[in-house]
Amino acid sequence: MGDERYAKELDVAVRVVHLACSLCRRVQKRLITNGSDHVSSKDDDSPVTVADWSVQAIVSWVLSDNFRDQKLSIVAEEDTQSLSTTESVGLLTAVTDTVNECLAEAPKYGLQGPKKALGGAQILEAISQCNSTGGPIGRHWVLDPVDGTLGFVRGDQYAVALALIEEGKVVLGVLGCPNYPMKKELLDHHRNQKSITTLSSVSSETWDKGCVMYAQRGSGEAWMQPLIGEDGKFAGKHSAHRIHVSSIDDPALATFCEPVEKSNSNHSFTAGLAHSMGVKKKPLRVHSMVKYAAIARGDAEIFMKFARCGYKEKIWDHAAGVVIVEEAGGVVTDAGGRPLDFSRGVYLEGLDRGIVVCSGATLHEKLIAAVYTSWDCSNL
Ligand SMILES: Nc1ncnc2c1ncn2[C@@H]1O[C@H](COP(=O)(O)OS(=O)(=O)O)[C@@H](OP(=O)(O)O)[C@H]1O
Ligand SMILES: [Mg+2]
Ligand SMILES: [Mg+2]
Ligand SMILES: [Mg+2]
Repeated sequence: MGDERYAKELDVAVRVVHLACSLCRRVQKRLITNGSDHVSSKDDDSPVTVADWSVQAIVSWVLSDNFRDQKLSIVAEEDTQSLSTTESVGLLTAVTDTVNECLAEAPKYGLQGPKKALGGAQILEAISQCNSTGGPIGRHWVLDPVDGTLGFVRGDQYAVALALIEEGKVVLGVLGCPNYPMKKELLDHHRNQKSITTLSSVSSETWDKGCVMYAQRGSGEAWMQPLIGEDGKFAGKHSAHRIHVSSIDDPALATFCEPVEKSNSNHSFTAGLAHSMGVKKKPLRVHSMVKYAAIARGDAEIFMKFARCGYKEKIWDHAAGVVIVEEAGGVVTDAGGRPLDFSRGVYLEGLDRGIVVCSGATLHEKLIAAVYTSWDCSNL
């Protein structure tokens, strides 16, 4: 990748995201087979699972272990409030077991695990260590342990997203997409399945190959590696393929993706935009930052998210995806055409209306023009 400045950071980040993906796959399989135990609701009614806390704990632990000489700042989604009550002992035990089971596999990914299994208090400490609020100065790791938790509990798409911000700019992004197969054709196959319980009919090779994507700012390169299966070997860089955005710039041929839930993005507004710029295909509604992955890899050309007025987008929902799409050749801005600002703390402060992601400048200009002519705040 040329610039070696972040070589160790990128290497550790890619490995820990692979490790996190293996954890998530295991928990998702259990969740789907055993029913929905250990899915909790947060204050905003959004779901949180054993996987969200466990991934946050392992990423925090592995980063601390590998960068012992630094005072780490980690901005991440989850906190320990609902894990620390007396009623949540069972939940904390489930997280502890999941974390230890996963860290025991760390050497397979070229990472060191702890000398002895972590206890509940250490796990709570690892999770709550990720309480930074970011900002314009210095280095901040940014983690969404499970993005698209709703997709995760439904047995559908989700992502593990880790990024590094330095002086307010995203410099590294790693996106693990355990259910997003290496080949586009397999996605349609997966989408036709009701849930992973029905996947026994699919050969394990096709399903097992989820992927991890990554990019370093300024390299002009974005990469994708296959996830390894239960008994596979981690091949790291040797298994990486370059990825590029699509070359389609005719809206009539373009695919646009957006969140599944109407409550997360205004579907009728985006349908109007798509129509006015000449998009003909039906939207591809997918949970999580897999939407960024789809653009970076050339499986779709446009991603739009217009949350309701007053909702503030969080940096962990976008940081990793933005740098990967940009280095793969795409364009990411707010609806006014300005770059997203990762320097102002936990939220994308100053975001103009919504987020638009395109595979190239031609589609982006058309989309921004469509927003300009269609905007009516009462829509949102
Ligand atoms: N009201 C509202 N509006 C907009 N966005 C919201 C809202 N509530 C939550 N979120 C954030 O959306 C993240 C999930 O986005 P998705 O694109 O996966 O949504 S969807 O499930 O496909 O509808 C989700 O990320 P995770 O919590 O990591 O799953 C949230 O950070
Ligand atoms: Mg998220
Ligand atoms: Mg999340
Ligand atoms: Mg969440």
